[in-house]
Amino acid sequence: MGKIFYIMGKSSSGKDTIYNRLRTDETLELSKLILYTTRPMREGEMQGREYHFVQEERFCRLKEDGKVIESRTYETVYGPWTYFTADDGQIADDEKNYLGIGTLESYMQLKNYYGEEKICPIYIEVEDGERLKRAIAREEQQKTPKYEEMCRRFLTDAQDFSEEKLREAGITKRFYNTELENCIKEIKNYIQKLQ
Ligand SMILES: Nc1ncnc2c1ncn2[C@@H]1O[C@H](COP(=O)(O)OP(=O)(O)OP(=O)(O)O)[C@@H](O)[C@H]1O
Repeated sequence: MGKIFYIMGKSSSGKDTIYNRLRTDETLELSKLILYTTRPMREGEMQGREYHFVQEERFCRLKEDGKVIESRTYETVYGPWTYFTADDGQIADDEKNYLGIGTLESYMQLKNYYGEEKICPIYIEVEDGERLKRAIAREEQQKTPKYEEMCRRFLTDAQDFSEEKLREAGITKRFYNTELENCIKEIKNYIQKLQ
């Protein structure tokens, strides 16, 4: 049976960086599990690569059709942003291995939907001070840095990824993204063992 390898971690822990490296690693042969979001595209992002960027109306229609596996809405300083996973036939090929990225909550919903044997968590961790420095550095690169939103996420993450919630979700293994190449190597070993 194919697996879904699901990357999680707080903001600026390096999820996107690691995801993109694993996704383009041909030795792993991982198909993309793309989530949906109603948030606007960030600079450097591409439609259908990081997310399917959709309007609110599309989310409502998929929900009405019973195709939304999980969803969460954040009240941001720019209005509500919804992130969701839709059963749009992506996982139809049961033998393939998939790579996904999301939150702890979406991981739990997917685990309920597809079963525990199907979904393997990859939890990325970075020491808070270092993570905040990386978040600021990343924001500085943007044309219009959104420091307020960055701070909001930093605080929300502390709750969303609390030790209690990690325990409840059954996350026992952590991949420390202190040095990127080492972290990627460890994750690759883990994936290859489970494939
Ligand atoms: N090991 C590392 N050492 C130094 N910088 C890193 C490392 N890993 C990632 N970064 C940098 O940290 C920043 C945050 O990484 P990234 O955008 O991948 O995080 P993320 O977890 O996807 O964040 P978000 O959830 O907010 O989108 C980026 O600028 C990235 O280049």
